[in-house]
Amino acid sequence: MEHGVASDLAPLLDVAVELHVHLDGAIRPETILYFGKKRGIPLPGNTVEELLKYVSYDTPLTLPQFLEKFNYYMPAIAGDREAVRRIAYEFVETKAKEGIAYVEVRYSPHLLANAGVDPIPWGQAEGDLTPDEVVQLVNQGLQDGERDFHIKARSILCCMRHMPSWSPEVVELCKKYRNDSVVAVDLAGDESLKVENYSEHKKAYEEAERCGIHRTVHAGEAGPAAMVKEAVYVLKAERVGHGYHVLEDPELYKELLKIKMHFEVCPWSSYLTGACSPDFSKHPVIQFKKDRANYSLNTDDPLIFNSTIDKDYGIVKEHMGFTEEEFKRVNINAAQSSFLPEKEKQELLNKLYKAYGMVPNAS
Ligand SMILES: O=c1[nH]cnc2c1ncn2[C@H]1C[C@H](O)[C@@H](CO)O1
Repeated sequence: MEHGVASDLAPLLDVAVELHVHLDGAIRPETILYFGKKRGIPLPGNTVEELLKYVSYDTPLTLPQFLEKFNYYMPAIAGDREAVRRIAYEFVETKAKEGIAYVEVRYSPHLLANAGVDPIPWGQAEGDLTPDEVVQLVNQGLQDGERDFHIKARSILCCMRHMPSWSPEVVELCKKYRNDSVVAVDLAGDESLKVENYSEHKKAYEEAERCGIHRTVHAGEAGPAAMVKEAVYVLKAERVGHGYHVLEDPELYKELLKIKMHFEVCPWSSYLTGACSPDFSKHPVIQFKKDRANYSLNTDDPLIFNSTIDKDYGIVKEHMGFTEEEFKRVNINAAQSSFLPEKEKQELLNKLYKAYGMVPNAS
């Protein structure tokens, strides 16, 4: 199937909101090559083209196969202070160029550290960069980016499905840095994994709720509707990452429509991770649109999917009949479901209403 990008989306994307994108899935290939060379860390290629041959792809894999891609390049970035700060800074620049006015970017502090983390990820030797300092460096990079590129960027800290022992610290970091760029906790990774100590994720999410830390959870991406149910009713997620398979449980879907649960939809990602049928005419977001559900459109891992936000907008426009009116509604819903404090959320909404030529509350 042809998956082209519409070329006439630029004005629509002048002021957009993105809520689901992984920092470690959005690194510039040039930056990976720079730090690989500087640190003497072997990579599968010496040029952008060579590296991307391994790291990015354009025909569907499974979710676990897709997650393997991080192994190729994370050793070049993890454990290096300059690299961690720079990827956050460059991320903001990239999003500003794409016309994003507000972005929530997520990552696992543990997967960028090389100290105070067990096991030390990516086969790194032990160093002295802890998850706590990773968060400080990302915050600094994001804030420098906000200042230089004039958009707003906040972060979400990820717990990882296969590492329940990291989750309590992730929530502690959310608490510590809640007034300093961090707005929420997430649970990412392979949903199909049976985690032995799932109760640690649950306890961590209970603590997040108790402390008023916002919560999103990857669920119903590759996994079944039951994962979405668990995310919402056990982990008390306020948004669902992906959530496509919720449609397999019509009762649950109806309930979630009623409470206006937000789904962070990533169209091109859903094709490449095998989360949804490769036939775009059967994509769950078509149903979401029909039902005027609360959802956003996002890139997820643009390095690996070799994409920008207009790839995702282009797909839904060309293959799913999205109109300008729906794009506006989607972005207003995204702003409304963002994890910004109320006053800043209103400011963002006003910016969108103005850019879209709309009267407030007319969505
Ligand atoms: O689409 C995804 N589903 C589940 N986990 C994901 C996805 N994209 C990235 N991740 C994982 C791999 C990253 O290292 C981690 C934190 O960003 O989150």
